[in-house]
Amino acid sequence: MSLNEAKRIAAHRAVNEWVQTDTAIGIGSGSTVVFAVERLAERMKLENLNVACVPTSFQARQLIIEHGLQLSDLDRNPQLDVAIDGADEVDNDMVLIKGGGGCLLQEKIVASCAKNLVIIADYTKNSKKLGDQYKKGIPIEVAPMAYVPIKQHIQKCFGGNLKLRMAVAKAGPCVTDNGNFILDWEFANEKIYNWPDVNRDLLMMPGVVETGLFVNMATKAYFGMADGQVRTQERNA
Ligand SMILES: O=C[C@H](O)[C@H](O)[C@H](O)COP(=O)(O)O
Repeated sequence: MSLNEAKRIAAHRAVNEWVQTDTAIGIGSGSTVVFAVERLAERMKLENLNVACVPTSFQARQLIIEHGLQLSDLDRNPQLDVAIDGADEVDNDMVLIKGGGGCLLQEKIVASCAKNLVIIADYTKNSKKLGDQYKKGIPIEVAPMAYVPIKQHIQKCFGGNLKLRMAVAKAGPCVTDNGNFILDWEFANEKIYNWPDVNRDLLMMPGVVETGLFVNMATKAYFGMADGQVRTQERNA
């Protein structure tokens, strides 16, 4: 089964199980979420669902509009029933790396407003421990003026290597939907990190806006597997 097909079956299953009428939901970002929005649009037509959709990025907003879904925001819907989103890696404790597409800040805000964060992904995102599968590191969104001191500070405190993420179709750095830069922290894979502590310490650094570490946030993950099955994993409360 192709990776896209694996993403699709995970996304469809999650939308089927978690979306009900008269609810407000968060719409994540990335390539897997596209399949979730497609399924949602399909269900809207078939079942005439009333669902307010809060986007986590410019991409998510466009997807909602293009599929004729009801666009909302956190002003109108500060409490969400569920947020459905992708991930770059999910470990055994349901700690996530997110932000491969640079949307971590709004994703974390929207997820924090949702009763449940449901992750949809293909089988390559399922890891025993962070770093087993995803080699690009942990994205850290930072205020542009502070990227060099933050980079040096993180290297000194936690080791590894940090790279300023560069834009693809323009010369210069990648600028997030919020006007910030992203440092991709390739942490030292041989070290054992306590991710809740690391996340807290990173967030204490002036200029760090948000991290792509999602700790104690995800309720359930759906992985589309190579054999066409969907494997689920839940966080212990
Ligand atoms: O910033 C992007 C998001 O965190 C995505 O949800 C994450 O990178 C996973 O994306 P994809 O579904 O394309 O693997």
